Amino acid sequence: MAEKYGGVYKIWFGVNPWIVVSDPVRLRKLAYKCVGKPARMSEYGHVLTGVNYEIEQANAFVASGEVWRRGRRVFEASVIHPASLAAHLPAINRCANRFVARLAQRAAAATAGGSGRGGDDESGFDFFAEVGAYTMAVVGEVAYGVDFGTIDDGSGAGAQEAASAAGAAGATGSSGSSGSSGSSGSSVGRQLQDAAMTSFKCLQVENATKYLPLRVMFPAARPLVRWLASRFPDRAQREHMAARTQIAQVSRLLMERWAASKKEAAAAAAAEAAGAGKTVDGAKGSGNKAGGFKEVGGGISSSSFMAAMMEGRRGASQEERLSDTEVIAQSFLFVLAGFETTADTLALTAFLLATHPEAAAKVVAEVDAVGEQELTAELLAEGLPYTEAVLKEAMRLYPPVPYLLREAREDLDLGGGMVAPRHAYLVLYVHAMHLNPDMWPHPEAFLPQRFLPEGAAALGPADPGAWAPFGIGARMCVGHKLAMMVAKTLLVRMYQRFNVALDPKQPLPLRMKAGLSRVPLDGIWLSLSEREAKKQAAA
Ligand code: HEM
Repeated sequence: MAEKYGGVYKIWFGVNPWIVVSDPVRLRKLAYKCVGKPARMSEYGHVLTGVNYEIEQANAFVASGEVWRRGRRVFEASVIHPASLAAHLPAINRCANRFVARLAQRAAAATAGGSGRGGDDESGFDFFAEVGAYTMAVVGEVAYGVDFGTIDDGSGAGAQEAASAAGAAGATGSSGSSGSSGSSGSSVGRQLQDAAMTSFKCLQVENATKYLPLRVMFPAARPLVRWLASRFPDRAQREHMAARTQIAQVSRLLMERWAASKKEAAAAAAAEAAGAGKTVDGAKGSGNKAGGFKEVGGGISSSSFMAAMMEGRRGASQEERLSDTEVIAQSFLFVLAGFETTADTLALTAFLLATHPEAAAKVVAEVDAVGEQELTAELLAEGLPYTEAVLKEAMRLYPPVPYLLREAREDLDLGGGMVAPRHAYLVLYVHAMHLNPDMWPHPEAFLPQRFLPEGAAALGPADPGAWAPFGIGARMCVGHKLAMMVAKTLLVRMYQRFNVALDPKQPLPLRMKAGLSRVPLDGIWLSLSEREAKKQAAA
């Protein structure tokens, strides 16, 4: 497109003109200048009404002004600050270990010659469909502090979150798409996971309500279309609204439980303090649970994003205090923003490694050097330079979010006599920048060494800002550090344990599909075998 139409061009989406900018210099200038997202951006993906619409408008991805600032701040506190990031590591490691155990079942089934689940040829499987179970489990647990039960590793661990929460609204139907493995039964996490998957499904254009195109094509008729959708919902609309209502109800339930448990904990602490006063010297505090920490919230782990938001509301000033709507909105945004993007990155990284054995061998050598030691935040951030370079190169070639959206809040000079008028919608085409030959030598080639000191001079970008899979400027992805941590944790444990090969079932060349993120249309087909088994056979 950029080659054909130049660095700036206009496309029409219904009656709305969108200005596409793929020229790297202009793109970055605009991304730093514009903080606002198109006012009705979320309406390009769905038609929510009532409370669900209000919740959607409050999420930090689409909100502007104070609501965005408040939302952004709580995300930053939970997933940018090093101490909070490190607090999420136990959950990430737990999910990675369970997922690797599940992969081991795949490998065993393949070795046994297809006697595993499903009955047919088990040697290859769609890793993209499968790895969603891992990323959904991680974002679910980190965001809500409950087990989403997506990873069935045969140990039953996914079923922990007991049916005590069955009082929450009735379950919605599972979409059966990636992220769901049909593991545990009724649970808070399971309900959230089912509803999230249904919501994801309904956000795909092919599954969306028939009111969506009407809304996009005729913006002036939006109130009418919303009214029609609420009065005469079609199947997709009903399904999506039910899923979002489920998410809101379960979130409220968790928030209420958190508040009730806090009260209980405070009462217990007061009683204990009164009792302790009567005891002899130094016995005070002996009943203090786990070094001052008492699990509260009826299942929300205290390190979770939701618990952090609830805690932050106590004592916050009126302007800073998140409303219930905002807590619900940001928690679900966490899942929405982190699940598919990270799964996509992992799947395409595995594809590139399977098709570039020399790079795969370097990753294997690096992760083997890590051994069984605990994956600390420090090790993940600093100790895996080659694996990090591979991830960065994968995201350059296949950015899960290929473009950034902004709204011109004033007339913007685009240079060359072009002006984007106030309120114009801008599409900042990052993927084109990633493949621009003026920015990247051999832009189509997979060359992780671009991102290493030894390769940077010859293969690195002409400008370091030319790599932007996580966006640019004030609205840059707030989950980028977490996403890298989640991806690296799995790559370490997976490549330590398995030989990973591309399965012959993989259709080539790779075809990509635009959805919430840009994903492989036919999946990523891999086959796995245990490295240890191979070593033993050779011995
Ligand atoms: C590989 C994984 C991921 C990719 C490629 C990705 C990419 C992006 C991109 C391109 C944006 C828009 C940036 C812009 O407009 O300049 C964004 C925004 C955002 N992402 Fe991510 N993301 C990933 C994972 C995550 C995770 C795990 C979270 C969880 C916290 C997250 C939370 C967010 C939020 C809250 C925003 C909105 C930020 C704002 O508007 O202020 N993302 N992400």
